[in-house]
Amino acid sequence: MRIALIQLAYGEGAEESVEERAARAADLVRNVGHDHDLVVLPELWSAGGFAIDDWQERSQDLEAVRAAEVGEAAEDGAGEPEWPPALAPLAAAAREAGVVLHAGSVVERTADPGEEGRHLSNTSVVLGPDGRVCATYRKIHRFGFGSGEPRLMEAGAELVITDLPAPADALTVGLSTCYDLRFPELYRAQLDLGAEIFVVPAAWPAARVEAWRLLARARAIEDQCFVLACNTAGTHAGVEMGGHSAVIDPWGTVLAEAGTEQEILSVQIDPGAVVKAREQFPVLADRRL
Ligand SMILES: O=C(O)CCC(=O)C(=O)O
Repeated sequence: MRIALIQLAYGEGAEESVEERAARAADLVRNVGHDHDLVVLPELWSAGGFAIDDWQERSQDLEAVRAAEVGEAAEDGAGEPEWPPALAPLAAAAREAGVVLHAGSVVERTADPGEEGRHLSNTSVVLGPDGRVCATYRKIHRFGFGSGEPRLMEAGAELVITDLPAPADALTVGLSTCYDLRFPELYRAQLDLGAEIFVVPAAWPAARVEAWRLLARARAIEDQCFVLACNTAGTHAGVEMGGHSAVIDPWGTVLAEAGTEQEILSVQIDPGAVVKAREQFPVLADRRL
């Protein structure tokens, strides 16, 4: 299974509209997609991970594409859903390249408020090679200690473990986002539901990049899963991003790691490595619950 992580760099919102940035990301997906099975983008690349003041304006309405995900649009005979601007070029690029695309996360805007009265969420979106949404995940652990995400966004409430479509169907995927990485119980819960590979888009700052690198390896080792950790590059809203995206195998071996600038990692992984690692070193069988 061949995987590409796109460690996208960006600056301030005013420098690049959502449409311009989405077109730039889609070009990268198109360039690498044709000879990969799964391509991954980082967290909140269209809105800016720390650009809190831009979130509302750069938020995306996913209602139509979510309806298509569960087949309602097809049943209605409505045809192609109306894509939000951050995702429209990416859906086209996934389709052209015939690749499964984890499109990172967007600031999702909902018409109805959630339980805490907010209309925004940090939502990851996965697109199939037909360009349709095949999975979504709302970030469960919000980062900001009372400001930022906890102030403006609803917390996700659902674990998402999913079998992606071909050509990325070799491993069961667990979805999570950035700050989630600090909460090992989330990954244990995903493991217990069958996860074999964790995909973690992020906008993790340079100031704590060693924690990012260490925790990504820790999650791989303790759950004997692959980890695809796709961070952001650049400086936005005054916060320098840490880069160091990585592909890590179930032994904790780093198969590839990016530097701090925009970069694309391209890695061939052996899906059989998960079962082999769990058989050769059956540590999970020794858990005491
Ligand atoms: O946990 C951290 O240090 C960074 C988390 C973060 O930036 C995020 O979740 O957006």
